[in-house]
Amino acid sequence: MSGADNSQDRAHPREWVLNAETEYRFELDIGTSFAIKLIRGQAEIFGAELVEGKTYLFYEECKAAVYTWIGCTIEVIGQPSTEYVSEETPMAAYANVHLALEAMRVKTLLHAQIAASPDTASPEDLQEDAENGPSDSPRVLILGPENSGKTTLTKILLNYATRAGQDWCPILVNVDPNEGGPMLPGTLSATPIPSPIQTSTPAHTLGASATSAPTHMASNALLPFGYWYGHAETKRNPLLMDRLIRNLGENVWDRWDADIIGRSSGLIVDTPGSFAASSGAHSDHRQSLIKACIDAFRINVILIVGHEKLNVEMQRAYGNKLSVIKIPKSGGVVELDALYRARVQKYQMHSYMYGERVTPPPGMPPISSTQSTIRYLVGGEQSTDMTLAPSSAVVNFSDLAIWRIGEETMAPTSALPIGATRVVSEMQPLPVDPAQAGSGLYNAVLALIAPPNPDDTERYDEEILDLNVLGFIVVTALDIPNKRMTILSPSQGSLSGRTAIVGSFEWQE
Ligand SMILES: Nc1ncnc2c1ncn2[C@@H]1O[C@H](COP(=O)(O)OP(=O)(O)OP(=O)(O)O)[C@@H](O)[C@H]1O
Repeated sequence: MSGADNSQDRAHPREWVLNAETEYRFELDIGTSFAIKLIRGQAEIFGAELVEGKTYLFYEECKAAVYTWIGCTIEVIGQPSTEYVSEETPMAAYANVHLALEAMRVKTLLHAQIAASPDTASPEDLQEDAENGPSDSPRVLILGPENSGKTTLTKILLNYATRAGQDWCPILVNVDPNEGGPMLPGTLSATPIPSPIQTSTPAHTLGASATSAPTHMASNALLPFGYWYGHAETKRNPLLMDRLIRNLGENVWDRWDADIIGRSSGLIVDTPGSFAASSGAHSDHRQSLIKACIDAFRINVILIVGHEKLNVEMQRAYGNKLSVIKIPKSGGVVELDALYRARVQKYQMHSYMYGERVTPPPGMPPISSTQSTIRYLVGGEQSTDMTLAPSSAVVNFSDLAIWRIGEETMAPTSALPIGATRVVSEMQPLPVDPAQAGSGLYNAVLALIAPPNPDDTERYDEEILDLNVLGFIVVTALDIPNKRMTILSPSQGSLSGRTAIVGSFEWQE
């Protein structure tokens, strides 16, 4: 391994030579970007392989690592705030986990194929299937404290599965509302992953959804299915979390009904650090939320990232029913503080509405340029235009039906019946009246959800909780005298007759 000369002009490309099984780690400052090109050898970023000769851009305070199994030379342009090479990584342990999951997939697929058409199976397949014993696809729950590298491990395992050459399409389940997976924070989602998730910005750590991705990224845009929880913290409404997790599980199993490859590919659930926090006022909720995940997704493998106590706890609770495996935390994981997380949420929302405008690092030559466009690679995709033109439209209050889950509306106490108390269940959908002062809608992020059942006889009290997210909007202005509001939306579609839920996320310019 050889490092770069610090005194060198940072606008010029620098080379790093990495030995086998080492990684080059970097962290970017606010407002900077960085470029990496694989010159020779093999290299990957969180399990997604770099293509030799292509330039990859990183921005928005991205923190990542280029790992190589066999050694490589990379060229970098730009100045990260931190950069170093580490020879100690947990990648061998992660690869072993991948191999075990892969064996489960292969076995499950073989078994499902034979069950679907026993007459056409070869004698070898029948024998192998008989020797294999019971088969089950990998359904993995990843647990660990904050900043233990859970999301990164999720990504590495998903990426390795998609690279296995079997057309696997594992499902990424995100139940960390602080991150939101490929959707916006506040969402719990399930997303089939057909190809490796690239790393370029923390705004899309787990890939970008088709609803938010600029058109140039359409080839690697994902199609998540999600429910709006609406808050960053699980303790805010654990009952709602529980219900949405179970809804997601049902959706995944329905989807797999007629999809042998999908079912064999399995799923990986990324969880929030709060699931591992054994102290604090609300720690009892985490047990029930872990249980909700295990039930909903029929988890058969729990991976505990670097946390001895949690490992013992999970071994005791579930060790006789499923595999509980402790795996090491990477020394490269960066401690992310609350301010950083708030900035990342802002990047996510802005990227959803406006797309992305990346200023390449000084000294970076364009791949090609015409009068109006400069082309670079972001996440391995060539781009011509990375910006979106959101629509800002004025709509009548009556156009949108807005709901809030489990919180009181701001109705004055005098409006309540005599003797009534203000008891609102955590799961009760309440209509929000934008005309009421203190409605909490100004600058709020709202999830547009699927339409409620048009047949009144089919409707039920909590139906709103079970409707999936179609997109997101922001209320940027309220004109109470004229009963109108201004809505920022990534698309031009009419909002008339639509249903939306407000949570506690605020839009920041
Ligand atoms: N080997 C590595 N080298 C450099 N950066 C890394 C490495 N592994 C992880 N990171 C970075 O560390 C940060 C935290 O990692 P990650 O998000 O995976 O942790 P987490 O446990 O999921 O966090 P959370 O507390 O949000 O649940 C991320 O910015 C990630 O990109």
